[in-house]
Amino acid sequence: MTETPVHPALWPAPLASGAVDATVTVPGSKSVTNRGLVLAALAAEPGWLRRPLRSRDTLLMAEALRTLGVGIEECVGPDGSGEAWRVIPAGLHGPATVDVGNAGTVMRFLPPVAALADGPVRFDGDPRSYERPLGGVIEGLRALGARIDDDNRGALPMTVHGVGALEGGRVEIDASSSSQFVSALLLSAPRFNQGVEVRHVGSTLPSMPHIRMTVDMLRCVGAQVDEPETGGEPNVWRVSHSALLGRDLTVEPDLSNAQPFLAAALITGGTVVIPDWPVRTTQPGDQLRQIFTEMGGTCQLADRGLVFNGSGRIHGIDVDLSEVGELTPGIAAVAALADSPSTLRGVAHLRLHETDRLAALTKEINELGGDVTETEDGLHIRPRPLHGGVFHTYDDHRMATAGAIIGLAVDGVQIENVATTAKTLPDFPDMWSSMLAGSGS
Ligand SMILES: O=C(O)C1=C[C@@H](OP(=O)(O)O)[C@@H](O)[C@H](O)C1
Ligand SMILES: C=C(OP(=O)(O)O)C(=O)O
Repeated sequence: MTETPVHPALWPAPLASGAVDATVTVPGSKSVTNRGLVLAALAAEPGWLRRPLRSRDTLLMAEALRTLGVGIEECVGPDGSGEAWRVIPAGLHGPATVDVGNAGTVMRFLPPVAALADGPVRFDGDPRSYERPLGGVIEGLRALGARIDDDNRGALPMTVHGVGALEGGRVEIDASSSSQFVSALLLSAPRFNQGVEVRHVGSTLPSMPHIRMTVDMLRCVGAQVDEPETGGEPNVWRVSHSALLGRDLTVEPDLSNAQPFLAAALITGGTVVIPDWPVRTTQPGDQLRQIFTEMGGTCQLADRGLVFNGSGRIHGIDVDLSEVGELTPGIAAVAALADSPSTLRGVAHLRLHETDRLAALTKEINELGGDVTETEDGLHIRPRPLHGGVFHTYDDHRMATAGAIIGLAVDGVQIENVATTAKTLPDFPDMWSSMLAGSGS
């Protein structure tokens, strides 16, 4: 397997010299791109994915699907504009080896696809991928008829022994450690002989907007889905067996990756415009409009995009982030600079994200002079004057952007391995500099 890229260099996080005033064009959503790729690969006809995110997580997904036999061509759309991927479905073949890196979407969404391949598919990835939960996918697939060798018992590395088809049917899983277990089983379900009925039996279920995104995107390609929010049974999703359409999908900007730029407006009392902010979306990042307003900003959706203004004041917040866990590092960074304490709740599962995000945020903010304590399911943050120092990132893109947010207001913050932002936002350092120069990107 490929080694995790090592970039030991320290990146001096730029200090803001005044209020930012920039327009920042944010690349496509990781979650939409990787769902779009899987659904297009499973369709009965070719499709287009326009403005896909090109980052480590999405390139790993594209490469894995190519390895299984799917055609993914780089091209310009029929209207002559914009980069796109043309996805040409084909028979799924093993033997194959999939490198998941540390991408939750790849390690969870692809094993069900591999169960449809006609040979063994080996899954491996970064060391951290061995520690991230996968049991719900493995046990779920076994119950639906798949044979899986998981040497590491419920985690990577593992081999899915595809036989060209999967029976499907009813399955109970505990998805309290990751919503991606549910999304994974639903995304491939139209291709299971009996479709699927997934019943979540755990105590909590994080990241509901991401499950809504899965349901929405399935319906967009013609799948029939019954789900709790449109009158179905609580915690039960059903997807019927059916052929999927090849669609022409334009990927929305990644609203979670818009977070550091919105935070910059909030912290500096400036203005940041994010073009193409969708009016209607299932992305959890849309909740930033409300969260960052509560923390002191104002925003409006205009023709030129989301216009977000800081007021010069940053307020603490008491908030349940269980639906939007991936926003936690950025919110914690802003909260560390606020005028009152914050309590971030509902995110115990972040201990099993790219790194243990609750421990990492606590340690790194406290090493800059902060006062953060971990709670059972989140963080308590009491703002204190911070000082410069090295902000370690633990191969976590959102730790790097969280450090950059703090660095706007605190002189001398140095981000270790800022290149880890390549997981979802490879151009982050340049975009950050352009924003601060006022030109945007
Ligand atoms: O399905 C998705 O695209 C995602 C679901 C969430 O995962 P968890 O439910 O594991 O938090 C989220 O944190 C991750 O960044 C992307
Ligand atoms: C949790 C995240 O990613 P993954 O898809 O690897 O779970 C994230 O991007 O914040």
